[in-house]
Amino acid sequence: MAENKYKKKAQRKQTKAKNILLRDTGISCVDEPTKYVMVANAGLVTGLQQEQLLELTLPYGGVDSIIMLPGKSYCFLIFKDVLHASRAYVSIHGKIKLTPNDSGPLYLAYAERVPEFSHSWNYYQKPPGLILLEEFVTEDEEESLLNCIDWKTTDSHLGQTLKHRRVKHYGYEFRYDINSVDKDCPLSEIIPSECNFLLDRLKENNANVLSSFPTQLTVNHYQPGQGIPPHVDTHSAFEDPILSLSLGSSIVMEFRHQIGQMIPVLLPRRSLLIMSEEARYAWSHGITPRKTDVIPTQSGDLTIQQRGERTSFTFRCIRKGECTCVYHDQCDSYKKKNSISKVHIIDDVLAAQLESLHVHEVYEEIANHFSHTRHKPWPNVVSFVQSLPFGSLLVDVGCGNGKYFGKKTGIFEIGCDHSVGLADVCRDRGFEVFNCNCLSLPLKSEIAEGCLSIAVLHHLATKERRLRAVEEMVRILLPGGKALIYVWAKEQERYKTQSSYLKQDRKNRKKVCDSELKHGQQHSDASKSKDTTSNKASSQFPSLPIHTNRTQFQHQDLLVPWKLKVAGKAELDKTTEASHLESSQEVPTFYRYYHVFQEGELECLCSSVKGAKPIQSYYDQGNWCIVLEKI
Ligand SMILES: O=C(O)CCC(=O)C(=O)O
Ligand SMILES: [Fe+2]
Repeated sequence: MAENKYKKKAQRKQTKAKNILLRDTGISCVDEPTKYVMVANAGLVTGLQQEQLLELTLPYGGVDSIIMLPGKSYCFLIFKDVLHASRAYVSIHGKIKLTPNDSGPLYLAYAERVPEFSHSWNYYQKPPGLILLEEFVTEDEEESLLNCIDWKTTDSHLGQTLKHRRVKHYGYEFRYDINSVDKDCPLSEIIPSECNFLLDRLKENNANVLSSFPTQLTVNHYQPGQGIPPHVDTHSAFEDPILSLSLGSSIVMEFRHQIGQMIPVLLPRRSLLIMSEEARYAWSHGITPRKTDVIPTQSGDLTIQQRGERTSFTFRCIRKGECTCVYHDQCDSYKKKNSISKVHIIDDVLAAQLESLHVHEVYEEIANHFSHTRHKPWPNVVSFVQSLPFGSLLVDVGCGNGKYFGKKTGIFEIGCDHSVGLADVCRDRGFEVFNCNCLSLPLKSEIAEGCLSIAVLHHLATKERRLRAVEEMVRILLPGGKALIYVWAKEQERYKTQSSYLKQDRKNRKKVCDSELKHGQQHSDASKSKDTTSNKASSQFPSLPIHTNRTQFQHQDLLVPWKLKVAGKAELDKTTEASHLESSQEVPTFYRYYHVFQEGELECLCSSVKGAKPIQSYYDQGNWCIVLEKI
């Protein structure tokens, strides 16, 4: 009986994951074994480290590669053949936990293929423009370079023991608080003379990539377990190329392209990495903080290598003037030049893309965490529900985790939401829900006495689409039926009182300030949330401003960060694309699109809806609200 229950649960979880995979990538899962195995509940978003998975699967043999996708809760194992794949599947699926104290066992499924852009663990492939010169320095030179760094002296701005590593700058300081260098303020310490061999050595290696000696050197010292967040070195600060010498120990550096490709590159001890052109401008590079790396063996299998202490010397030439590269998505010079004249004219197709990427996908990723933060129903919404006559049908359009269900007995309630994850939460709580887009409700006309639209319209990217969503609700209402609509207000301060959204900020800021003072850090809270992100999503809509949470809105159309908290994870995998700012690396951040409404805008929108009249409008909980009655 109990075993049956577990089997059913495994099947349910597997089906859910298969649907998500199909929706995300167009890849179907199949019943017949294949050599591609999806691991449903283990991915970068759940804090998975690939070594954990490799360690678990090594006993079954034949693992060719592991594919981790940024921002996903699943990953793939590619086996040498179907036999090895099925051996691992049969032993692991629904039975084995990743680590003994993990909440549940792993759920696996055979996939027809893996996503095309993922060539993980192909050490022979490199981003275009990346050159690796092995044995670039001798062991004696390595020793003399390591000894020439005096960690005690520094005349730079910040304490140099960053959270993830120790850093020292020569020539100019790279300031992590502004993500740039102060070109007018050279440091007194110039690049040590021990580095003078660099230009000649490059020539000897037929790599004449520098026309003059670098003007800036950053020395990074990493203990095993430390890393550097994925980043593109600021275009306006440094010329092309950027050189990095690995000393003391080898390491795997991960290169990411905005469309999702990740290429791990093994940097052997005493090698020189040259990042030029596309690799310098368009690919981010980073080192995941962990104590081991997964590397290929001579025979082509994968193995785990312990990390040692590594010191890198990154040589760069300070740029004079602005960057003129063609990699605009990552170029701060280009963005600066174009931001003033950017007007948001957005058509329906673009709006749909924006909503898909910055609303639908995000809610899917954050569904569980989001649901945990949404318990308290707003009293005025509950009153509306309770005012419905006995026997009414209530449709909650965008019902989220269903927090307005069950507030009144004797009415029928159905809900819909775009998010599969949130609808699942509702179903687990016993509510009747289905998935759909609020622009086209799969319901007959004139069936409902009541309709809710709480925090939905502000996720639609044009006025026409917001109007269409209201018209859909009006369509399903019976004559005399009422719809209650809440949208986020641009004005978070009314009648001299602040919304709880802003009030919370004061508490948070106080906490942040206190803890920062304690740790002697200089990053401000606002700087943590600044628009320095190079994540896949925001770069597709580079002109949308990123809102700083719990501050007044500066714009009407914006991206609002959601910092994902993964329950029970002490150490999250830091490979999620993020900014170069050390302090913003704690958790994966997702960006939700919002159109925040100005006073009067909701009334104006609803006044153009045929067949309904506004009967009440008010401000509540930082939202503009309206009650419409179907005529
Ligand atoms: O440690 C390395 O090799 C890279 C350092 C780096 O990317 C940086 O300081 O910007
Ligand atoms: Fe860098």
